[in-house]
Amino acid sequence: MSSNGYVLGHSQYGKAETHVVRVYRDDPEAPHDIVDYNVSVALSGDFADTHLTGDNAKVLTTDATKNTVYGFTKEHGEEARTPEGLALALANHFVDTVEHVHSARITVEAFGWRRSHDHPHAFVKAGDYVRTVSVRRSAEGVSVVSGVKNLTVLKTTDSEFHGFFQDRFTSLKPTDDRIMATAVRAQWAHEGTDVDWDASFAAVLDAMTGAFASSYSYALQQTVWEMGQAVLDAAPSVLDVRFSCPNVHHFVIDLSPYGIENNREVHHADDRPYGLIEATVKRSEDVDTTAAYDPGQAW
Ligand SMILES: O=c1[nH]c(=O)c2[nH]c(=O)[nH]c2[nH]1
Repeated sequence: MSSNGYVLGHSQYGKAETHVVRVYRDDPEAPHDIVDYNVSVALSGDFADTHLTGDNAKVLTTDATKNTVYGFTKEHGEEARTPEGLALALANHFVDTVEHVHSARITVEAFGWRRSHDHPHAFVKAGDYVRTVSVRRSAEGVSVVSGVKNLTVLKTTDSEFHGFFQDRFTSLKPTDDRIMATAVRAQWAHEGTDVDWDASFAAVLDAMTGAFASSYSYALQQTVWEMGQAVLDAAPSVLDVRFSCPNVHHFVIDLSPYGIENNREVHHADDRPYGLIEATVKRSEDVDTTAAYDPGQAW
């Protein structure tokens, strides 16, 4: 495994971002359904040879992993109605049927489509968030992490920010009334797989957005904590929830040079830089879901 004393560390490979759309049209009388997934496969295992010598004898091609995604989306149609179901089927397949694969990570972005005008086969893309899933299967078992990204929420009041630490670079003015907005990226790890994935996702989303709306905020950090607690209250299978929330700053524009009063009505929505508030809320101190979350290769 080593040459010149160098050592091959963790490696993984597979086809990233296979974009698959499945139509459910089995019953000619019934309205069609669709799912729309961007599926990434990452396999780890006995693959040192291909890195060290170029011997590909054990390499299941990334092309085959892509074809498996398409094939499974058809053959495992009922499981594929949820992104968790498809990801579990794929992860189990790669580990159970390819002996060189010791662990598989399947990540899915699920794009929503809403039925258009109650039409049986016309849809409008739902752009308000992307649902995400990361499933890891290894010899130790299987873990499922559900998530959401780009869930953009905003409230026009009930948000203050003051009393913060001062140093010589602190120039921010305290405020007792501001817009608070964020594009929530959250991931939550489940205990087990006996979960109604759609119902659980809906409960988590409702809890998060409800807590954002109803909690009075003295910092986005506090609101994240409120949202996390609401998620754990609403979804019994969730062990912990990890947030990464950009603080989308809204600055009140000074209109006085034009002789116009601005009573915190007109703002500049700044896209960058942004504060980034990240926190994990755990069901208890001894919850450790480290292996469930995708560390990626870039960290
Ligand atoms: O909710 C906030 N938290 C901060 O840590 C922070 N820092 C900042 O400049 N504005 C804000 N707002």
